Amino acid sequence: MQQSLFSKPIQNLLPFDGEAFLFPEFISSKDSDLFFEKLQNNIQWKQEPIKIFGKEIMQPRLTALYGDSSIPYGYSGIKMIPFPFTSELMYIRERVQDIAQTDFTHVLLNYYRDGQDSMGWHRDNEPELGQNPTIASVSFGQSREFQMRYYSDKKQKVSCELTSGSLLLMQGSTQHFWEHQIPKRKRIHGGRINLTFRKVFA
Ligand SMILES: O=C(O)CCC(=O)C(=O)O
Ligand SMILES: [Fe+2]
Repeated sequence: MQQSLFSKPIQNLLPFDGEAFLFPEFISSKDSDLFFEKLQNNIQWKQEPIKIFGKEIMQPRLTALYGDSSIPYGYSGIKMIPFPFTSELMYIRERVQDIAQTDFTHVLLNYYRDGQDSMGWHRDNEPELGQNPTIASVSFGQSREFQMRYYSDKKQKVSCELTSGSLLLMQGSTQHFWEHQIPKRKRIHGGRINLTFRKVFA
């Protein structure tokens, strides 16, 4: 990670067994509003089914996958074929790569239409992400709470607010030991778009 770009030292949100760094003002609020609009209109959003315990259910949010190559990527029993990177996604990727000091091949996008949309507990630990993946997560629009909990002692919890324009970097052994989720929130009506940049090994 590129510490010198930031004046304040960056604190690890996790107490042990992983690293999660939050950059709340990664993208200015003016640019974040523009990105939200563009992504809302120009991304090929779809509601896709996933398999949970052998049963097919629709995901409670819209998703899309973009990538450099046609290497497919998927989770929970679905394989997605990426669309080629758009100019907005390339711009954001460049900025993220500067801080993360890694290259990303794919970006998985999630559109939470309101507080009823969510993502359940999981780890980003698909084998094609490698041993200790760096995941760079950029958020636009409505803030949502991002919760993490220790996989083998689920009482150990950490959470933070992912505000518009923020970047969350998860790296090191995080995906082995910590799960994460975006819980439903009844009283939230605004939409949120999240981008998670990943390096997918063929
Ligand atoms: O929406 C978020 O902040 C989390 C997204 C996420 O965990 C994922 O795409 O794997
Ligand atoms: Fe995730």
